[in-house]
This record gives sequence, structure tokens and C-alpha cells, in this order.
Amino acid sequence: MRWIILLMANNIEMQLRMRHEINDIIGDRVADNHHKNDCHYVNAFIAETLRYKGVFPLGVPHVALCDYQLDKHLIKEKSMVVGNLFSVSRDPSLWSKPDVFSPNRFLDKDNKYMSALPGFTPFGIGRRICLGEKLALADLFYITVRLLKSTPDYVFALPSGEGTADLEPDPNIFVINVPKPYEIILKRL
Ligand code: HEM
Repeated sequence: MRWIILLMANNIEMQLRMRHEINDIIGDRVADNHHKNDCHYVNAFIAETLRYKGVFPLGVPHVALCDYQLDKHLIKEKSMVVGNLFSVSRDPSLWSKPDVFSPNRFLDKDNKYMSALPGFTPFGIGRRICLGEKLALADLFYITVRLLKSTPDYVFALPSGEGTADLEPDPNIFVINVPKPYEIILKRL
């Protein structure tokens, strides 16, 4: 959520697009799972945040149960294996302009959310993929919607203005990737 709020404040046009979508699709009602399926841009913004600023850049370490030949590399039994999820999320052969934050990459030509793009790996891959993926995505959706719905006449903004966010991760926190502490102001529309 910390990256989502920071990136919303750093990209006001995207934030307004989410606000409009939420107004159109959900309006005054309490958000539910049907709305979640229909809020394509909100889902795309959340997915792009997870791609661009994945929480676990190196996933969770694993141990090889036996010797395994991976292309030219022999992975010896009991070796620690770390998947570089960050590198997959920024691989130019999988993502165009991977260092640019662009939720539109998760929308098809009809502006529908595409959930399973190759290279979307913030939750890991394979048999040990995150068990909480669906719950995490639902939580992020409902919290984002709640934040935007409860501030209809405002935008989340940075005191120093749009586009000025410090997007480097907090160097004092290891293993997980979180932003440095930041300030947000609510600006009247
Ligand atoms: C944005 C939120 C989350 C992210 C980015 C995330 C990411 C990850 C990643 C990268 C892994 C390692 C996958 C691998 O080893 O290949 C993992 C494992 C796991 N996650 Fe999450 N996770 C999130 C939220 C949650 C939540 C909400 C739960 C539970 C309610 C959860 C439960 C688990 C469990 C149990 C595993 C271990 C799965 C296994 O080893 O079989 N995660 N998660």
C-alpha cells in the first residue's frame, strides 16, 4: 500500500482515472467482488505497482533437494536458490520500457485488465508461489478503493509536487522493498 499511495500521489492523472472508474463502477455502493472484476484500471494500477516496486525483489530463498542441471549450470543438492524476481520484472525482453511506471501495459486494446502477463512474478512462480496472492490482490483493491472513495473532493499529493517522489527503497529495511517514509497531503480538487 505504501508504494500504491506514493505512486498515486506522484501520478495525479492516473489517480484521477482510478477515481473516475471507481465513481462510475461502484458509486455510493460498498465495493464487492463484481466491482473488482470491472475496475480494470484500478487492477492495472495495482499490478503495475507490484511489477515496478515488488515487495520481495529476491522472493523467498529455497534449497535444492537434489543435484539439478539447469542449462550450463549444475545446482548442487542443498544449495540455496534465490530467484531474482526484480530482474524478471524489469526484463526488457518481457516488458517494453520496463523502468517506466505504466499501468496501461496491463490493459488490452479494449482497456480490459490482463491479469496473467508473462513475467508478472511479484508472488513468485511454481509450486511454492505465494499462497496469499488472491487475498493480497483483493486487500490491495479494497483498501485502495476505500481510500479513494473516502476522499472524493481531494487528491493525494506530494508536498513537493507531482513527479518528485523519491522512488528509491528504504535502505534501512532488508529483504522487503518499501519506500522511505514520506509525507502526503490531501489537496482539494
Ligand atoms: C503484496 C503482498 C504479497 C506479496 C508480494 C507476496 C509475495 C510472496 C513471495 C514472492 C513468496 C515466495 C514465493 C516463492 O518462493 O517462489 C511468497 C510466499 C508465501 N506467501 Fe506471500 N506475498 C504477499 C502476501 C501474502 C499474504 C497476504 C499471505 C497470507 C495470507 C501470504 C502467504 C504466503 C505463504 C504461506 C507463502 C509460502 C508459500 C510456500 O512456500 O508454499 N502472502 N509470497
